[in-house]
Amino acid sequence: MKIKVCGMKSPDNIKEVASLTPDYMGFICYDLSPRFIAALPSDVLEALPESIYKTAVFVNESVDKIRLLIQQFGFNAVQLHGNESPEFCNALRDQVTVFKAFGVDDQFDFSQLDAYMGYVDYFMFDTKTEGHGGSGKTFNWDILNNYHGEVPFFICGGLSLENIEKVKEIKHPAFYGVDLNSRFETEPGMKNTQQLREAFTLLRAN
Ligand SMILES: O=C(O)c1ccccc1N[C@@H]1O[C@H](COP(=O)(O)O)[C@@H](O)[C@H]1O
Repeated sequence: MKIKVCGMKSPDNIKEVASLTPDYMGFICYDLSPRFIAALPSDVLEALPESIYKTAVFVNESVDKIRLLIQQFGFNAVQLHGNESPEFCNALRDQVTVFKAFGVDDQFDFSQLDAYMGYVDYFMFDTKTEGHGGSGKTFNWDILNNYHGEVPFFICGGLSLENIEKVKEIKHPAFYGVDLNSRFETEPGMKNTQQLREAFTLLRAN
């Protein structure tokens, strides 16, 4: 199972978390988030091992700004948490891996994903809230049984040490990874490395 750690902010914390070898590391480029990273530390990002995919998270950002940041900071992936269209997502795939996030609740209609098939690399199923992400809340994972598409997905939203074992029980054929964020923090943007280490051990155990 792939592991993404999101919402990194401080250079030292980035290095500590990198030592756990996540598959993806996320940086929030959305200025209304408490995890917004105003000044991306280019030297720290450059020094990250190539095996860690640097992922920039956006909410309804312009394609020009996204392309600029990809170029400036060498992002390998983008995670889109707004109302980005399939065409918008597809336009970025010449440069990076594209994750498209959707807020999921009990009424979520998976047929809306059909239009994105072939236009994104991964879906991210997050908890539907008033905001765009980082809520720390889980959704009812049983609803994932209604997803019959082939695009692999990550589960996000409120993952924590309390529910990580349960997430591992999900046997959906397209379930590809998890995204760990606010429930592994000492403050917004500052990850608890010890808690993450425990989670990595649980997730990587057979
Ligand atoms: O973390 C944020 O502040 C954030 C803001 C705007 C868009 C996405 C954001 N984070 C993403 O939200 C999900 C769920 O996070 P949590 O585990 O519930 O805290 C995750 O994919 C983050 O990458």
